[in-house]
Amino acid sequence: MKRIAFLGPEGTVSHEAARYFFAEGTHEFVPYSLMSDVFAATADGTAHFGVVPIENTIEGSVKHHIDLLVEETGLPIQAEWVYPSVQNLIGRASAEGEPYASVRKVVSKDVAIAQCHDFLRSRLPHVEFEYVNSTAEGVRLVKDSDDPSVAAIGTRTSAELYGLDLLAENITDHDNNYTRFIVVGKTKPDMETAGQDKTTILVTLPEDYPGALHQVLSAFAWRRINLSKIESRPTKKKLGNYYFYMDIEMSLDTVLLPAALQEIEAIGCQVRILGSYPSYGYRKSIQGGEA
Ligand SMILES: O=C(O)C(=O)C[C@]1(C(=O)O)C=C[C@@H](O)C=C1
Repeated sequence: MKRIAFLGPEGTVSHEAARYFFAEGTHEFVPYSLMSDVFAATADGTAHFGVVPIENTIEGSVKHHIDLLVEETGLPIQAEWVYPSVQNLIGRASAEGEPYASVRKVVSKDVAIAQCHDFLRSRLPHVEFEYVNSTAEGVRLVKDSDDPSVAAIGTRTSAELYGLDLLAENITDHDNNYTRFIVVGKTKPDMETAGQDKTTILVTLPEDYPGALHQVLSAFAWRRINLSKIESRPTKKKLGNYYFYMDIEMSLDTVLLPAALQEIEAIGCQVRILGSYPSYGYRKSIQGGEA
């Protein structure tokens, strides 16, 4: 049995996504309360793989998780896939009127609340928010509170697990709300090959080199290497100092990419490779954890 660490408790989007990607029979899914614990457990060998939500259609990059990936453990990215984040309002349905007429407080993860901004503003304009570490933690709190005026935003799985009602279904602002997940670990997961390979790097520019970013981008451009993402994050060492997080649609095994990286290093950039891995996209055929 391979152990898969995910942001718990059971019923989070991460839990659903982990069960979608890794086959149930041969994997044990282990919940952790914090993303930093997911990384730590994978680094110290308690878990074989850690599941990390990294980017969302509505909210963009999960910046805190990028920072953990870069700063905490040095674990490489071993694969990525996409999973739909379907959020629902979960609580205790009131006996009459709208099922969520009595809701005064909504508990959830910041990302999930942001994904449902339009629904909350139009249907529950005066509610108070409480932020917790995951969607399912919010659902569990609602279950424990016995208070019908408190609701959570979370998955259908979590509503079923904690025995609560779906007060409103699929409440995200856009229907195509997907999350890109990566898996970190010391080894590669045992999977079929993917249609696309990716490499993720971190580039720190030299301080005294005007036009360095332009040079970096042109090293990729003239080789016709596609970058699917570029994002700057603060180095946290000095105000105004940033590194660039880049997703490249190419394996490190191809000749072109190492040559581009050498060219970038030659102008004084520091390049760190965060992983070169298969990208599975949205594997519709295995939805429901049949991997
Ligand atoms: O709280 C959860 O359910 C999670 O799995 C975490 C998380 C995230 O932080 O990005 C994952 C995907 C969802 O879009 C919302 C929340």
